[in-house]
Amino acid sequence: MPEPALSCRSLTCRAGDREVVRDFDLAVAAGERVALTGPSGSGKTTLLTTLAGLLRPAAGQVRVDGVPLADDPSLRSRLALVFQSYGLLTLLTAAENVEVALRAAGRTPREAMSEAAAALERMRLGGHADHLIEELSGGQQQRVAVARALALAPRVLLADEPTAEQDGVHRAIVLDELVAAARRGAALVVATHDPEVAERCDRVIELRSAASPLSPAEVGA
Ligand SMILES: Nc1ncnc2c1ncn2[C@@H]1O[C@H](COP(=O)(O)OP(=O)(O)OP(=O)(O)O)[C@@H](O)[C@H]1O
Repeated sequence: MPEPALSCRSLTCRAGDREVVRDFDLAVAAGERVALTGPSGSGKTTLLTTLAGLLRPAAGQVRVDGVPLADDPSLRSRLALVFQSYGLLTLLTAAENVEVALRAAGRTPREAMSEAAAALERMRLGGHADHLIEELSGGQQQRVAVARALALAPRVLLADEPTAEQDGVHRAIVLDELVAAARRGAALVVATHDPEVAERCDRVIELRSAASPLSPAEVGA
């Protein structure tokens, strides 16, 4: 059996001084799609940020292809996260935001330019590639964030409410592209309040409110 692309065992996550996720176990195979649901404040963002290696777990560990992330920080290059608040460089253009990520991942300037253009085109942002982020709508900015993550062709794709700002047409485009990334072999974990997103996943894991017991429930899809 191959190691799961992403896994964690007995993961406990703290936000500030509060424990918001406790003893969380997860194994996501390459190509698998997992939705994280649960009420606002139940810890989805905290969990995704921890799985991405950007927040240190209070206990337990995250593994990528079976290797603890804490033992080998270079494994982070196999992960990409679509941040809930996008995390874009607002004084750069849409294209430059994607190119910066691709250059950091080792692409040549020419590769970065062409891959960024293709990723933005897939997000229907071809006509906005040269616009500054601050000139784009919230929904367009969110699609730049999705394009940036997809352009990296990560082994593990984490997305935090990636359709929250999208209208019907663009929600379908974002969702289709996330599913396509999983078909190409990415392990996908997507936090969402959108039932349509959850329906397109293989499994749904519901986080409980932090006010009630903290362990997750698997509800199937
Ligand atoms: N930096 C922080 N310091 C203190 N508490 C925090 C911090 N970040 C988040 N929290 C708290 O941790 C809990 C979980 O927040 P989190 O953003 O992970 O939830 P969520 O499920 O993603 O919510 P939403 O669906 O609204 O995005 C909330 O009660 C929140 O107020």
